[in-house]
Amino acid sequence: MPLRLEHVTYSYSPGTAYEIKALDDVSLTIDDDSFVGIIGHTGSGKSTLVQHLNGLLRATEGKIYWGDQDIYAPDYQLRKLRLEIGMVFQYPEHQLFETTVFEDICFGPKNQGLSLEDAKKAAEEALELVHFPKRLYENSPFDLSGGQKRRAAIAGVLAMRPRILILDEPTAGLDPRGRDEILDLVRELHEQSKITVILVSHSMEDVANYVDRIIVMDEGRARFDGSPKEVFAHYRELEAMGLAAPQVTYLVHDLAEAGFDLATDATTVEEARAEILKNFAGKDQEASCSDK
Ligand SMILES: Nc1ncnc2c1ncn2[C@@H]1O[C@H](COP(=O)(O)OP(=O)(O)OP(=O)(O)O)[C@@H](O)[C@H]1O
Repeated sequence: MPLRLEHVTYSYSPGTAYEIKALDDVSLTIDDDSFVGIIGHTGSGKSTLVQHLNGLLRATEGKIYWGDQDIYAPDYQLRKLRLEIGMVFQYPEHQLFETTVFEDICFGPKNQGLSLEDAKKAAEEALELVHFPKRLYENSPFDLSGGQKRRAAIAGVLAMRPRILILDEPTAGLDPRGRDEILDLVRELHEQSKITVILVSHSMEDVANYVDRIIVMDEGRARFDGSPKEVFAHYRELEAMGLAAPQVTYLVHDLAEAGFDLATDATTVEEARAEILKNFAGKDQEASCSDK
């Protein structure tokens, strides 16, 4: 079911000299089975926005609907919403605290009221989903690599079987390989478990190749909202906001200026390169045909 924000505004310390308007009239809908990237530079309102999506923060103004239910209605159970919309916070490994990984993953489902047996089953399923090595189940969460900790933390949220998975900067602090592994895992979770994913990042390059839709936050506003291609068409405005579009956008633009119009959906330089090569190979053949 869709999650809908209508004219959501949020201020920290409202009515004081320290008031900061972190969200300014944001309206958007997250549809079932979507894979959305929320991008913006530091302080643009990304974390504040996602904390509204599962009711952790309450809008100063505006409404949020989960399906047809107003989450701010007096009889609405926010606890239920928080279980259905799971959040993996920035540096989630800081929240691993039990003595073993397995105990840690069981914590959420037990807290949901599941029996010990069902909680263990949910934990096992979640750890399998994130391909967490079985031999490490009884390890202390503190004795894991950065990437393993991140997987364990994602499993901890998946064990509660959310309908939407929100990941706030899931690749922060990981090396390029660790980053790719986590993003590949998130894509696999989305494709195989049909779970809606909302990925928060400050890097266009990181998410361009993964998501179906990008929402660009700037000064608390949703400035652009569309497919990666639609959003990158605004690359000059993105630059003005301090956000670089993926390298491929510049490459395609430079080629167009040089007279090679490459109609492409490529989101990586490698994909564009393959299309360029294909294009040129085709041109060679045309040339050699007309020579004859
Ligand atoms: N707890 C808080 N108290 C007061 N102001 C806050 C608080 N958290 C965030 N802000 C302010 O709200 C604005 C939006 O911050 P937010 O953390 O949502 O941005 P962000 O895009 O997630 O940034 P980052 O990428 O650095 O995490 C910023 O001006 C920030 O300083």
